[in-house]
Amino acid sequence: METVRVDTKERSYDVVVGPNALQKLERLLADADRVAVIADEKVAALHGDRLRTALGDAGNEVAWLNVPSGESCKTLEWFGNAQQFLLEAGCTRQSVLIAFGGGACGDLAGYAAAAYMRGIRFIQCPTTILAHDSSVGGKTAINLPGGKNMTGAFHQPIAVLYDTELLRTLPEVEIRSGMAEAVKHVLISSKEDAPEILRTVELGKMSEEELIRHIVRGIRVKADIVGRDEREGSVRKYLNFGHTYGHAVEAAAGYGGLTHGEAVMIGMIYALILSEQKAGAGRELTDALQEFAGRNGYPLKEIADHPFEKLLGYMKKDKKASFGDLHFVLLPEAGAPDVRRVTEEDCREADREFRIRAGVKPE
Ligand SMILES: NC(=O)c1ccc[n+]([C@@H]2O[C@H](COP(=O)([O-])OP(=O)(O)OC[C@H]3O[C@@H](n4cnc5c(N)ncnc54)[C@H](O)[C@@H]3O)[C@@H](O)[C@H]2O)c1
Ligand SMILES: O=C(O)C(=O)C[C@@H](O)[C@H](O)[C@H](O)COP(=O)(O)O
Ligand SMILES: [Zn+2]
Repeated sequence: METVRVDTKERSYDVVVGPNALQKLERLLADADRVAVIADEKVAALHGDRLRTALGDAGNEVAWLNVPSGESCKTLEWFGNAQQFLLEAGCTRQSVLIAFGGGACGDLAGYAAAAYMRGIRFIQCPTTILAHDSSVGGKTAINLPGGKNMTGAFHQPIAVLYDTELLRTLPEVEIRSGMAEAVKHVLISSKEDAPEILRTVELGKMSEEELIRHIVRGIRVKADIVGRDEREGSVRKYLNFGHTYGHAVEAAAGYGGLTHGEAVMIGMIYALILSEQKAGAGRELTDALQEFAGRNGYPLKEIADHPFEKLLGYMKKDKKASFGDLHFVLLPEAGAPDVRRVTEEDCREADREFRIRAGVKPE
């Protein structure tokens, strides 16, 4: 079992990673007057019994809400349902809410906890690889039709219990999705390791130990950055590498049409092309990432379905934009991210080049 400490102004907490991490749950609930669970319905069907066992005494009286699987729960409607659920369950400020699922369920439940009675405690029990990113750091949100994560709050969990045995039921597409964020954590933090991971990782052949190493490493990178900048005033923006174009593609594909990680992979390659054009980056890293993506089945050609003007509309709503200007996290070199202002023309040029390199007819 590995434990990573996250220290923020709002609170400090442990991220416990390993088989049976859920065993730590019961002790954390000792002073809760009510325990509520918001679970992804698919995860509840697969692993609900395991969570109920881990709840121990609290399990007898727990209030439980299943929400639609994946991205379709990150809506105003389900946010409203979650608030109503907490109220009807009799939750108070002494209660604890447990999020049980991937990043979508965790984002919804976290936001529900942030808003209910202006903030109650919550515990993240992530069940996907990608959630090594989403469960740590306190960003919570739902989507609006016009943009990803447009309504939300910073609200830190009191603990993250990452039971790695639950990952065994993940389908291949979710392994691919989650590993995109793990690759992001390496690209933004290490010049030495970036080429190595891109050259060697074969998603279909990863052992459980290797997977857990990537997860823990990503959590350490994230915990360090969030500890220095909880509210994204400075270095936390680096965690958004690949997300300006990535979120635009994700929204354009209809939430859930592409996984978050697939969209982020597209966004990272795009951001590297922009880094070549605007920040003096060499082409080697872009080529290595594109080769990694191709070898591991990331759907880069998906871009053909989404015209640049539509993507630009979404990108203008990116949370890093200010005074009408777009800001991108660029990588002049691996391990050295930098936030730069870019023009629409820069974005158009990079989009054109991305389509050419992805083997799609440029617009
Ligand atoms: N808050 C943050 O800092 C942050 C960071 C990264 C991503 N996110 C958000 O996270 C979301 C993506 O999260 P995700 O990739 O975990 O996807 P997800 O929560 O949508 O889950 C993906 C699919 O996997 C299924 N699933 C979950 N756990 C499973 C398991 N153990 N076995 C089998 N199936 C399982 C779900 O039912 C769903 O169908 C996006 O909404 C993204 O915006 C948030
Ligand atoms: O933790 C962060 O900060 C991130 O940006 C992590 C991202 O991987 C994540 O997708 C996040 O939800 C994006 O946030 P947003 O502010 O761009 O909506
Ligand atoms: Zn992300």
